[in-house]
Amino acid sequence: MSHLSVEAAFAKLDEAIAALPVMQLPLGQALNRVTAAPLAAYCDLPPFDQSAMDGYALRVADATPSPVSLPLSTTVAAGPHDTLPVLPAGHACRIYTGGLIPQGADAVVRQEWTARDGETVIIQRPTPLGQDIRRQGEELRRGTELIEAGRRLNAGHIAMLSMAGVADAAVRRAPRIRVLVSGDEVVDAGRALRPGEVYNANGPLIQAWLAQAGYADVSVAAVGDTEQAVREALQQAFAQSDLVLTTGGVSVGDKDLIAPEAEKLGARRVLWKVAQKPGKPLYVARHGAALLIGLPGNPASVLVNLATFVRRALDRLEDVKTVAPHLQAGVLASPIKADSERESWVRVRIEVDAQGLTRVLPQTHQASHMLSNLSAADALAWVPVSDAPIPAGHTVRWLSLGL
Ligand SMILES: Nc1nc2c(c(=O)[nH]1)N[C@H]1C(S)=C(S)[C@@H](COP(=O)(O)OP(=O)(O)OC[C@H]3O[C@@H](n4cnc5c(N)ncnc54)[C@H](O)[C@@H]3O)O[C@H]1N2
Ligand code: MOO
Repeated sequence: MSHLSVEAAFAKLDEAIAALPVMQLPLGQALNRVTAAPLAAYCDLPPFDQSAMDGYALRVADATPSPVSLPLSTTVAAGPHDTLPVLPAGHACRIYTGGLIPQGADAVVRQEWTARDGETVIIQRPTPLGQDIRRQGEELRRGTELIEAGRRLNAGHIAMLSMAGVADAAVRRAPRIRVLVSGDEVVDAGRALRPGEVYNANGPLIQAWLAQAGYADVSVAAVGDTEQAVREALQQAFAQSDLVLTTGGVSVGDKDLIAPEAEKLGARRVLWKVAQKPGKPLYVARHGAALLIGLPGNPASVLVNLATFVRRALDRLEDVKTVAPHLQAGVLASPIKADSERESWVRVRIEVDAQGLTRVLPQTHQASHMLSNLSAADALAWVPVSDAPIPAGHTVRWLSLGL
């Protein structure tokens, strides 16, 4: 069998991809982008000694032994100070959560452990040194690395970096993506089908999948099954984008025009045909700086190749440190039919049972022209080539569909 194994095809894909240029972005625009350099804290965290409670700042020596009454001096609310507050000896100072600890204070007593008598406060319990003070730099120091290069920024990262005063980040430029949906039989939902037509699944699938994955510079167009239409659409896409995704037209029929037209335009083939099911006639080529991934037209083939090859290509373009696919392990809840020549991607649902065991539940309707099991499936089991089915109870590897 001459088709590439999935691993061998990943390796060829990797070799063909150069990382995109680096740019500086305000952190607020960097969600889902990939860091191109480590990012370090701009300030200590906490940035100053601060109160962890609403209560009273005092000197422990003044509050020992307890109970003791202390006269109140100024109030310290959370907020900026032009001059640093000072706690006079023998006094307590009203303070709120996040308030700057006044000079001289070495503990905070929470309100619940005190009583008020006009302008004095009664401290009812013994106060340990440093109680309820969040110390400057106790979490981390200015200059501490918060995140390495090659990480895709999520909401948590954005929060963590913002808190440490990081205003912008060096990231890989987001890829510009053009999607060409080929096939004269494909029409958009919204009108009745004529004999021989099917509704467009691949265009909406790719568009929604890319949006969900955080790619905004995406355009989707239909292209007819003529040499000229395919060539013109490819030529324009190569000139305008970093990644061109096509669907359909990569098999062996006379109307399968993607590879021949791309190569007439000077594209250099990276790979064609992977021993996987579905998604076998996957075609990858390079044209100048643009990468073309020709996805086989069957909708399940598009789905699988998005979660595997496209996901990995995007990670490589953006120089992600740990590239997809991210495989996990789980126990098969029912047998899976393997293929004797191709590795299979089987749509499954992942459940964690009461004992904490990850169970992998294969779904029905697995053929490559079917998608209706996506109401239940959320992952793909990666099934090795085998003449025999994989029995229930076996551990299999799976990856999230990213939906
Ligand atoms: N003689 C052979 N025929 C086929 C082979 C083969 O090895 N030898 N491989 C089969 C496999 S596997 C696949 S996958 C398909 C892939 O073919 P293409 O990439 O050329 O895709 P098309 O023929 O254009 O379409 C396949 C199928 O998918 C439907 N389709 C296409 N686009 C859409 C869309 N946007 N939305 C919904 N459905 C779509 C199309 O109508 C076809 O039914 O080739 C096999 N044939
Ligand atoms: O590769 Mo095809 O997607 O098996 O139907």
